[in-house]
Amino acid sequence: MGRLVVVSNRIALPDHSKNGAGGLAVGLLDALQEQGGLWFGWNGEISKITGEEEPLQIEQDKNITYAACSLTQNDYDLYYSQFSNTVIWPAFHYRLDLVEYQREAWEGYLHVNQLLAAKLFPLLKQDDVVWVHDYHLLPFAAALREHDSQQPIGFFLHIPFPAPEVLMALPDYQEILRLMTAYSLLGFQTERDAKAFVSAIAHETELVTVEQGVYQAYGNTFHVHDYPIGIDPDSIRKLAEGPLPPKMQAIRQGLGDAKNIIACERLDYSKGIPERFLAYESFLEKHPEQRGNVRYTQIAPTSRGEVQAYQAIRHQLETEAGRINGKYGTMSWTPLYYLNQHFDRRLLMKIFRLTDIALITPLRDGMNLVAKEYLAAQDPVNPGVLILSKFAGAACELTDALLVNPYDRDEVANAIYKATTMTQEERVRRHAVMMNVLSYQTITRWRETFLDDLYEISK
Ligand SMILES: O=P(O)(O)OC[C@H]1O[C@H](O[C@H]2O[C@H](CO)[C@@H](O)[C@H](O)[C@H]2O)[C@H](O)[C@@H](O)[C@@H]1O
Ligand SMILES: O=c1ccn([C@@H]2O[C@H](COP(=O)(O)OP(=O)(O)O)[C@@H](O)[C@H]2O)c(=O)[nH]1
Repeated sequence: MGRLVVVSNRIALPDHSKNGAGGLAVGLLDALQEQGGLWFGWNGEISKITGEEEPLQIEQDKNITYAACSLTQNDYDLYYSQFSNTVIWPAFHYRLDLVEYQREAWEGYLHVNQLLAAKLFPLLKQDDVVWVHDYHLLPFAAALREHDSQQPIGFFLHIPFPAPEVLMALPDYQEILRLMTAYSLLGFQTERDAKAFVSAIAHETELVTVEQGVYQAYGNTFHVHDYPIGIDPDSIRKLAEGPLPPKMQAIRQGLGDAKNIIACERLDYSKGIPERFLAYESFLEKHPEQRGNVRYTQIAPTSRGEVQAYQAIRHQLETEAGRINGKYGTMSWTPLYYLNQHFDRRLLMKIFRLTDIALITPLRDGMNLVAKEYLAAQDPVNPGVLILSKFAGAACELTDALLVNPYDRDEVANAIYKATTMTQEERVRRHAVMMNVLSYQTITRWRETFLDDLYEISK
């Protein structure tokens, strides 16, 4: 079996200093730690030297070799902030109202993909298998093939793939689809995403179905399948069970007898945080007897802070949190704790274990690893309740969560009430069913099933 080469925009460098809070880096680190290999991507830094001239930063940590490069300010703006995060991200999360399209950004996006491919190509060995990740790198295989790369190249999309009508709003969608078919295998989080991709191509060009999951279009043959990303439940359980740091002892006392609701995600409009604040308000309105008995903590570290839509949502949350606390708070009770801070993942798992309800209601989400982590962090004898948006990829597997429509304030408020009053027996039953799913569909299984398929195809 050849060496695994993973390519992603965000990589988790060993010193952790530039590592973001996202699930992609968390999931890939877990996957690579087991198998080892080369991880190539952006080091999170902006440099003044143009990409072509800058030497790669090479680091070794146990069985992973890191090859990272920085981006110039201009490349970062066009490729990451603008095209990736102001065109593809909003569109693929069904927020066409937030798309700000500029042709210059599309060209910058293609240019950085070509630049990264040119940097990776000399590092590749003949029997390597290349696995590329996420929406920043949709044209990467096509760019690598221009160097005559013969290695099998797989791709995994961590975010949703939109319905064709939504995709078609992007001026370059036909070219995007064509470039994507240069991959040998395309993996998606859910069957719904995989189907949306295939139907978008069928809508544009002649699509030949060679057999189930194998297609031909634009002169390319490619395989399409869903591979829901998972977690490592055992390692999360160990983190969650571990001793509490002294600071946490105080937090635990501070939690008191109230039912603690937790929500945690990057500060992103796709996560549905303002809608959730309003649903919580609705719950407090409908159930005045619960005031003083619940406490909602929202952890939301800043993400992509240079993008205007992210700045806007940050202001919106500050205003809303202040308004709700001003309206319902008392001298002895604060209904909502809003923490615009990044938490270390090891600490987060302990917090998850101490809380009674996880309120995870994204408007759209590729998967949502926090939902899975929350379950794995629970005490199986006395677990908390997961309230989960039906529009998160995780909802396809976690059908025993309290599934809600995040746009429906009343439904979310009712789910909060149901969660606060759920019997221990029901909590244990739901948790056990979902843990069965998570123990099977682990991060290892995700990696193995994808790579087995890719190796098989390359034969
Ligand atoms: O790299 P950033 O711009 O700081 O953003 C963080 C990551 O966010 C997205 O994560 C997605 O991947 C998760 C794991 O598969 C999935 O659970 C989640 O639903 C997705 O939103 C993004 O896709 C990554 O590329 C970013 O690194
Ligand atoms: O303050 C934070 C917030 C989130 N996370 C981690 O970031 C990941 C978020 O992944 P998810 O799939 O839920 O969403 P994404 O951010 O990738 O869209 C999870 O592993 C979280 O534990 C973290 O370490 N610290």
